[in-house]
Amino acid sequence: MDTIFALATARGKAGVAVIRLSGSRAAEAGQALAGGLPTPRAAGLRRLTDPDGVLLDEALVLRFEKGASFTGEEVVELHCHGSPATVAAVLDVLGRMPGLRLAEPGEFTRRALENGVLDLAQVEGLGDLLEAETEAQRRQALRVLSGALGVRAESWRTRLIRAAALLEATIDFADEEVPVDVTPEVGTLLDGVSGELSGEIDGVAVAERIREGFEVAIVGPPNAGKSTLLNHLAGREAAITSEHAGTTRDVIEVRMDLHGLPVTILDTAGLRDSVDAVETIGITRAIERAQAADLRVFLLDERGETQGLRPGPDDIVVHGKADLGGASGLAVSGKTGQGVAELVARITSVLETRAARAETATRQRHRQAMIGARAAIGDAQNQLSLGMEAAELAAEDLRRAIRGLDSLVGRVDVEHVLDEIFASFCLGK
Ligand SMILES: Nc1nc2c(ncn2[C@@H]2O[C@H](COP(=O)(O)OP(=O)(O)OP(=O)(O)O)[C@@H](O)[C@H]2O)c(=O)[nH]1
Ligand SMILES: [K+]
Ligand SMILES: [Mg+2]
Repeated sequence: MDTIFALATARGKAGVAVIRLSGSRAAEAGQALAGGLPTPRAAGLRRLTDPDGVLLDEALVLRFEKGASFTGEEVVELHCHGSPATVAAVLDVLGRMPGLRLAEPGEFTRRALENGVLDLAQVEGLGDLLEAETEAQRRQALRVLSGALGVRAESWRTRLIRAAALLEATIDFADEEVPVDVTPEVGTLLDGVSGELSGEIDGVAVAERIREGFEVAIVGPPNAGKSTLLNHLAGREAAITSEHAGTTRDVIEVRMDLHGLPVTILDTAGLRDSVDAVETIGITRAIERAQAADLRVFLLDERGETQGLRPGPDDIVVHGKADLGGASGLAVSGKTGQGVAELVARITSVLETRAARAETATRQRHRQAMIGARAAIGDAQNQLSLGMEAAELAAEDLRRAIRGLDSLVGRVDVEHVLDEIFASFCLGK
């Protein structure tokens, strides 16, 4: 297998740029560049030179031994000065060394997976961590990267294997008297795993929102001040505002970090019966996007009503133009900022309550695997309800459930999902 190298830090000017090498020739290559390597895991300051002895940079060099590195292979890290020219010069010299080549996107992580340093769910967690922009995303990704899903899957696996073994023991005794009735223990094991799977399955939808962002739509009658409110939240003129009713037509999206939660705020066309064809299209879009959003903020004018949409139980209803006074209940003003902090607190509170429902699984891939496993457990439970004569069939169902769960952590062949997972990784990761 080739020894690979790449810039591990972001491209561009920086204080330090880290170039990483991984593979059986990493130490040899590092030695050629640096003249000698420090002891494993200890940093050493070295002069990096090309084969003609010309100085490339003075760098901090680190070395990790095979079996004790991120990829599981021999790894060398060169912490160079972070200029594009320095990085280019070092990469150029590495590229001329025999047996070395530039890594493909995600290749370091792929090797970590192949060498068993990370399981498949951890690779997904790492991908999410590298993408994390908010605190909730960081925490969720780190939980997956630390192997929490693998730990849960292992617990389910152990209990299902135990249940299958109990059933198989019964089969062996089929012709004789069964020494103990295993039904209660098998029943408890299956109910337990199935219940935990259900919790995880329900949590995926929320975990996905944490990963991709919650959508919060601002809706209400024309001229209520929706776009002015959006601009205040965004801290910039994201949407056009004017005294003309029907100014906003397209849905305008602004991504924000609300107390650590990733949120996309949607500004929408004011809702009313319009004779203007373009405005009507805008209103249709407003209703569709608002219905699909996780939460709606109804911004009302002095008439206090909205056409075409009704608030759901979690939705937030507020009056606009608070600075003009007169409204009862929560009132906000995008113009002066009055009441906006309380509105944000209410939005955050609703979303935090939902976010708390996330468990360990974060993706549709996990959800599908768990739904399949839960269905197989359900089949086994149905077989057993007919009596222990069906123990053999039930045991087979449990083996199917175990195989389904194995795909969570990549214990079984999951080649087809790898390309998709690694597609999100960029060079040097
Ligand atoms: N006094 C006051 N005026 C406001 C406030 N918010 C908006 N306005 C004014 O009300 C008018 C309409 O504001 P917009 O933000 O365009 O209202 P909108 O709800 O987005 O309107 P449409 O996009 O047409 O549905 C503008 O003239 C704003 O300057 C506010 O909080 N207080
Ligand atoms: K307007
Ligand atoms: Mg508007």
